[in-house]
Amino acid sequence: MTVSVHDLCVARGGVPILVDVTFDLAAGSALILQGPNGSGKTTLLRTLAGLQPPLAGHIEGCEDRIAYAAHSDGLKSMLSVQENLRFWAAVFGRSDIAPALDAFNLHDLTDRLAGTLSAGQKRRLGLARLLVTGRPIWMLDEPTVSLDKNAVQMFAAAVEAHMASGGSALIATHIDLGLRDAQVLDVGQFKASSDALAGASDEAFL
Ligand SMILES: Nc1ncnc2c1ncn2[C@@H]1O[C@H](COP(=O)(O)OP(=O)(O)OP(=O)(O)O)[C@@H](O)[C@H]1O
Repeated sequence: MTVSVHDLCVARGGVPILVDVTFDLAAGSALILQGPNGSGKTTLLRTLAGLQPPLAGHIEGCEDRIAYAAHSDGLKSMLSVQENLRFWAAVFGRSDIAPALDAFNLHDLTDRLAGTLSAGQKRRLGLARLLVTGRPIWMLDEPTVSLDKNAVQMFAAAVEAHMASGGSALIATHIDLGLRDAQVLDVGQFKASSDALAGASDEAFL
């Protein structure tokens, strides 16, 4: 099923950041979100993932189908690697964590507390959570932060395997992941004309 976004307007603090955002993300495809710092990639992903409402426009094909990975790894530090994955699998009504351990080479770390992992190991575990969700649409915000070259390749292979099985991915990243057949969406083309963000915030706690 294709994700279709039409004339979407996304905002922070009530101020439009991107307007008239329109694109399709077909099953089995990947779209790389590009744009300079502060251009609105995170705001767009948060809106598509349902974490904040759009100001206008239409989003189709996302309901209960998205696995969202933000800047934070979202790990439970006092649970082990395998306990973290089992927890997330259970949240999505699933139990098989072996493919996730395989994809991110986590077998040697299964009994380690997540809080004791290195930054790159935490990121690998955070990304491994995507596989246990069973969700077909991955929305990822700077997924390769802290990853070494080898781990970036692991991640790219996981995305390509996901695409090959009919999944899709929308990825905000500043690096070239080397994904075959990925398209690029430059958010700069949707930049709102207003630049009135100073002081505005929609967060209760920063
Ligand atoms: N909580 C917030 N409240 C108000 N404005 C915010 C908030 N978070 C981000 N912004 C502003 O919204 C705009 C878009 O930010 P966003 O995080 O979406 O950009 P980005 O393209 O993801 O940037 P980066 O590449 O640095 O991660 C920026 O001007 C930013 O300063």
